[in-house]
Amino acid sequence: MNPTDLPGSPAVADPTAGADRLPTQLSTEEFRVLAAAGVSRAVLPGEELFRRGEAAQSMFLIDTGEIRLSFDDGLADKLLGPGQYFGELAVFIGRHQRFARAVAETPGVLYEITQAAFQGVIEREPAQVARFMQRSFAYLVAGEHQLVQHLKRRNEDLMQTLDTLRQTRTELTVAQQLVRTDDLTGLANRRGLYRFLDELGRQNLNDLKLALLLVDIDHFKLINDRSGHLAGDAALRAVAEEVRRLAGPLELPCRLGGDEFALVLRVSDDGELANRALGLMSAVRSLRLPSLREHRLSVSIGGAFCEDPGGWSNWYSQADRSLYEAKRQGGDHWRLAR
Ligand SMILES: Nc1nc2c(ncn2[C@@H]2O[C@H](COP(=O)(O)OP(=O)(O)OP(=O)(O)O)[C@@H](O)[C@H]2O)c(=O)[nH]1
Repeated sequence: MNPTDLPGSPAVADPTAGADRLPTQLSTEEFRVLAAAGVSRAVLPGEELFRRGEAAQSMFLIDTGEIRLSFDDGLADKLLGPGQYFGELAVFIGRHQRFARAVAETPGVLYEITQAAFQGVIEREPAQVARFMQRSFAYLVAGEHQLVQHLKRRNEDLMQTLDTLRQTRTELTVAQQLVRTDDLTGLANRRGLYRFLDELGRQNLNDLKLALLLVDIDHFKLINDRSGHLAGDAALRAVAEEVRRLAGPLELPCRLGGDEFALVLRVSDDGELANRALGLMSAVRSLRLPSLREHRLSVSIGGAFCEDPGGWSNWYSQADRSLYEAKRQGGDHWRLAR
């Protein structure tokens, strides 16, 4: 059957005018010449004509029915109808791997043309075949261009998605940091401390001992009462800075709340722990904050070694008892739990 005889099929008014044809639509004359070289074959819906990657050996003309070409890489399927052709590279360039999968969408009739048969057509009808090939190549080049554009667009989409992911990850990291950080001083807060303690279990101490210092500002309430809350905040920030300065890279300075700070340290013995506590007390004593007027800042410190298997709450209560004793001495003192 001739494609132009089909009701509703794209009519080919003038076989020589290519402009009003679909790119893969044959003129009546082309269809006649090519079909004459092919073998007619009936197909049923779902019948596969070739698979992607399969060695190509022949091209097909559609006499009746519809064929679906499916590509990978997210390209849209193509539905071809009567008077159209597909798989032509097989006869142009010989054996190659199919780019698409071709499956019958409806019952229909096709003409299958082998490369040898196509060679015969070239010899018999060179002018017809030249026009047909010229159009096919132009269509293939346009298709290639479309594919490149499509891949570029996909690449852009991918880059944008990656960027969004990166941004989300950064925002998450910032959010996690904020959750573990004390707003006023920028030191770790209690949550940050617990997280640090969780991770400590996996670290090697290299013959050092883990120790906890609890640091409390003496008579802090007086600062708030006499100089105001802002002056109190400034004092907290200044002491926090000294606490931070005392901590090494694998140690944690933090503010537990109010005027109470904690330091998790790695020391070799009691002597080193005492030196570091005394160093902090001396640094705080030297602070001069204009907003505090005559008030001299000092801290009391309670220390404990974290050897007890009882864990954090045990270490904390030992250090807290020592802190209480230091406070009882009138402040500006330090005690180590025995
Ligand atoms: N400015 C300021 N004050 C705070 C903040 N958090 C807690 N405070 C105040 O800190 C004060 C702590 O008081 P106390 O626990 O009695 O401590 P203290 O006056 O240092 O007493 P001793 O520890 O016995 O020397 C309270 O008055 C709280 O209101 C804060 O973020 N900023």
